[in-house]
Amino acid sequence: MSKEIPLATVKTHNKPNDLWLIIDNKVYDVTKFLHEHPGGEETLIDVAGRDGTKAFNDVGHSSEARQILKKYFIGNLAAADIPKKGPVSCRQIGLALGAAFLGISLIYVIRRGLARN
Ligand code: HEM
Repeated sequence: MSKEIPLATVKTHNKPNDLWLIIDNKVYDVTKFLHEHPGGEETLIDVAGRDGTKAFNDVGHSSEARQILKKYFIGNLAAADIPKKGPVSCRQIGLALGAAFLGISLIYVIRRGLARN
């Protein structure tokens, strides 16, 4: 089984000469890759010691890039630090409440309109 690394530990490796980052809940030590990165050093320094999943995916890296990544894998992010996704997100609850409110308001307005006639 691979090593589990707490988020607090990852956070301490946030410098150009000691640079870890998290992608898809896996921890990578990319210190040695920094100068080779075709996307520049700054992009990696920006997410040093943090979760770079979104930044990494947004660029649409090639499968070759994912292959390179494997070389720098040092362990999995500790299970306790992996954000849990509930069955429904807050956004979904907000949308459902908004839709319900709109629906009820509409019924109210229609019924009042009908009552007048
Ligand atoms: C440590 C993990 C990473 C590896 C192994 C990696 C590897 C690569 C590779 C091989 C390329 C060349 C194009 C390709 O094959 O897709 C590339 C390009 C690029 N990467 Fe990364 N990358 C990593 C993380 C990131 C992060 C976190 C960012 C943040 C935004 C980033 C931004 C970019 C950009 C902007 C390019 C495009 C460069 C260009 O086309 O001019 N990369 N990366």
